[in-house]
Formats: sequence, structure tokens, C-alpha cells
Amino acid sequence: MDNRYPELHLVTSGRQERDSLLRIAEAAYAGGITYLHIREKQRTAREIMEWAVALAEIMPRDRIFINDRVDVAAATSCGGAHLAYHSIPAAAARTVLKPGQKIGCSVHSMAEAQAALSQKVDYLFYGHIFASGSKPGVAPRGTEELSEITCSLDIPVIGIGGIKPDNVGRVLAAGCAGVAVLSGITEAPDSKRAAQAYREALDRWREENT
Ligand SMILES: Cc1ncc(COP(=O)(O)OP(=O)(O)O)c(N)n1
Ligand SMILES: Cc1ncsc1CCOP(=O)(O)O
Ligand SMILES: [Mg+2]
Repeated sequence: MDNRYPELHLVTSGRQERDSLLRIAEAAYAGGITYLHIREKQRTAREIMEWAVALAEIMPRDRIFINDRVDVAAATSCGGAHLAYHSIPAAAARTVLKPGQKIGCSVHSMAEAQAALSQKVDYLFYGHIFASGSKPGVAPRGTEELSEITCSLDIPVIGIGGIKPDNVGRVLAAGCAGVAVLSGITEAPDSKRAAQAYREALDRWREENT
């Protein structure tokens, strides 16, 4: 698969069993996702490693990112590690990862984005932008501060949280390099069609705005 742009990241929700997620991932990859993040907070490192090995049969290894478990990311030689608030610092992750593996970081404010940039991460996730069932009871952040981050910091930013095909344009208009999605694909009745709908919306916005 070519490195399609704008990027479409699928993040696992922790709500699927492995075989169900593998079916979703295969369909979503056929539908146009560019990256898959294994974000399975309650699973062991061994389980996450097994998921990564199985996913590498479905999509290129360098399209798979591991949330938080930098050890598993290094051991699987996948695309890289995505760091959460509770993860080890990026500088420490860099000592463990192999050359070429990337580091991403979740941020929720300009201050967090600046701190992540100073740690030389490769990309940011900013969210949650819109109301999300994955973040119940927490007010969404909207796109205003997001626009300030993308304007002032020289790093790719991926928007996350409540993103649907009909609002991807607002995320790209705020300067994002792409979007990240959980429920919009993992809970859709047809994962391929769902991924295609995001891919088409992203490509259409780019076509009409560049
Ligand atoms: C200050 C602060 N920010 C964010 C979080 C949540 O952790 P995060 O890295 O955003 O991971 P996700 O749950 O969003 O995947 C926090 N606990 N505190
Ligand atoms: C992990 C994460 N970080 C910010 S919002 C979010 C969840 C987004 O889920 P959904 O795409 O279902 O709104
Ligand atoms: Mg977060």
C-alpha cells in the first residue's frame, strides 16, 4: 500500500477479542486505513505481542503501532510506539526502539504539545476534538487550540475523538495531517465500508482544498 495522505489511523478500543479485531483490521486495511494502533490497556505484553504478530500477516509491519508498551514495539520491529500520559518518556523510549521506529504522543493542550515536541517525538495525537463515547463526561476540546498547535509547531498532528466522515473536513481544516478513529470503524457493521467512508471524505477534502 502506498503511504496515503491524509492519514487514517485505526485505534483498537479494548472491546474486541483478538480474532474479531483481526477481521476488522483486515477489512479496514482494504478500506483504506494507513495505520493501526494496538491500544489494549488491560492486556498483557505477551497478548499484545501475539496481536502484533498476527496483524503483521494482514498489513505491513511498519503500519502497526503499539500504544504504551515500548518493549513490545521494539520486539516486533513494528512502525513504532505511541506514548500515553502514563508511558515512559520519549527519550527513554528512543533508547529501546530500533532505528527507523517512530514515536507518537497523545496531547491535550498547547503546553503538552510543546513538551512533546521538545522530546523530539515524530507525531502527535490531539484530542478529544468532538464528543466521544470513549471519553464519557469529558468536555471535547474543539478545533481552536488544535489550529494554534498546527500553525505554530512543526510536527504532524493527528486529530482524535468523535471523528466521523462528516466532520473530517473540520479536522483537516484545522491543519491536521490525518484523523484517528476508534468506534467509527470498530463498531461499524461493515468495517471495510466504514473505513472507505473515512478515506473518501479525507481524499475529497484534500482534492477540494489543495
Ligand atoms: C493530564 C492528562 N492527560 C491525559 C490523560 C489520559 O492519558 P492519555 O495519554 O491521553 O491516554 P488516552 O486515555 O487518551 O489514550 C491523563 N490521564 N492526564
Ligand atoms: C483514545 C482517545 N484519545 C482521545 S479521544 C480517544 C477515543 C476516541 O474514540 P472515538 O473515535 O470512538 O470517538
Ligand atoms: Mg488522551
